Amino acid sequence: MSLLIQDSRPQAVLALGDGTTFIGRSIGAPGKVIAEVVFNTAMTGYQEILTDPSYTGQIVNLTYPHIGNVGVNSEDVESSRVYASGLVIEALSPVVSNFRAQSSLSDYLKASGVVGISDIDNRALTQIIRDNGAQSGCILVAANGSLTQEEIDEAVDSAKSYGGMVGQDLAQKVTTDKPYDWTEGTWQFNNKDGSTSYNHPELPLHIVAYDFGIKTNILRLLADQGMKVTVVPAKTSPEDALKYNPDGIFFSNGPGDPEPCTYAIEAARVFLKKKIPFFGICLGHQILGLALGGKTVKMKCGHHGANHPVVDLENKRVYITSQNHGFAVDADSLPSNVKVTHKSLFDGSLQGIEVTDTPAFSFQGHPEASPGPQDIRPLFQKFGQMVREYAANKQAQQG
Ligand SMILES: NC(=O)CC[C@H](N)C(=O)O
Repeated sequence: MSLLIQDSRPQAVLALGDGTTFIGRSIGAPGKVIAEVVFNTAMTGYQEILTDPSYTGQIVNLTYPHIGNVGVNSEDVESSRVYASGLVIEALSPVVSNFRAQSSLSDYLKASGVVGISDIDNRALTQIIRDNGAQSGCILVAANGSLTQEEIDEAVDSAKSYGGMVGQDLAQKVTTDKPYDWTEGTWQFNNKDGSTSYNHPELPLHIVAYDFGIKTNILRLLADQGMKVTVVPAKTSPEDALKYNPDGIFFSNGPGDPEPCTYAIEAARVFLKKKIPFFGICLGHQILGLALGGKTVKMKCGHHGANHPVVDLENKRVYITSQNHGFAVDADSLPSNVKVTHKSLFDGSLQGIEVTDTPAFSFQGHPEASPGPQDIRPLFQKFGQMVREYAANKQAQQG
């Protein structure tokens, strides 16, 4: 598809809690949104970013300066809808030109009811966030095409009224209503005919995945390991989860502060006691840290991007990883049965842990890499191996 976008877009303002305002043009739905403003340094993958449920309650400022050139399609999504509260970019591509494109980014935002702003100095915005930390913000689209002073003042007041991300349990807002099974693996693109083929692997294993805002590519990579995945709501009791007789437990990524998710922290403690294989990603990693007795902290400047170096402390290998988090587990707060396996080479923060007396581990970044480099995908194989061993032992004991 190739189309030229007409530029008759209404004005919009992005206001920050410190009173800074950026005037630009609307690229999405009309209206106004108030949320936390973060920046993401990924060069590609805006559709995966927008549909990542972990961005609930956040306005994403993409630092890559030119966005929208490949449009959007129905396959490059990480969930069923756009979850980011708003989008900030510098330049919207006037052309959508990609053989997979089905629509433009702008139409997609409008259809999703999500506001966005372009034509602002997003480097200046990024520097404010870098120097002062994640900001409270408001995007407001001019009701009649041009902004009035009242509208600009309203945006500033709204940004100032935002209460911050700390203490917000957003996982229970985005989780599934009821359990469902996932069986489909990853997909390949066939260059010859432009079609897509999905893996349908054999699924001899069965795990339960807690959905705190799970990304679809996580489910696909778990299925690739031979696991049927029963996805359950965030507040499922461990007793109910264990009724599925699972060979492993997975705790997903998700939005908000991990600390108020006490139901999940308590559930993780039960699974640790049962010594059932456990893998957590991002929010799931933070919940594991809390369940082990550790503490989580709000980072000044979170990690959001697809180019973050992380070192494996055992073999000293450096992986380029995909990241999306604003909280982190404090390494010093962890007990002696926890081994720190990975650290960020940007700021030294904790990236991975392993429990030494039960088969449990977790990673702060995104090994499912959607978008992002696939360096650290082997963590799924590691979980697959743990689950296979557990299932084999279980069978041997039963047989
Ligand atoms: N991607 C995630 O799971 C994010 C975890 C958590 N909401 C954070 O911001 O740190």
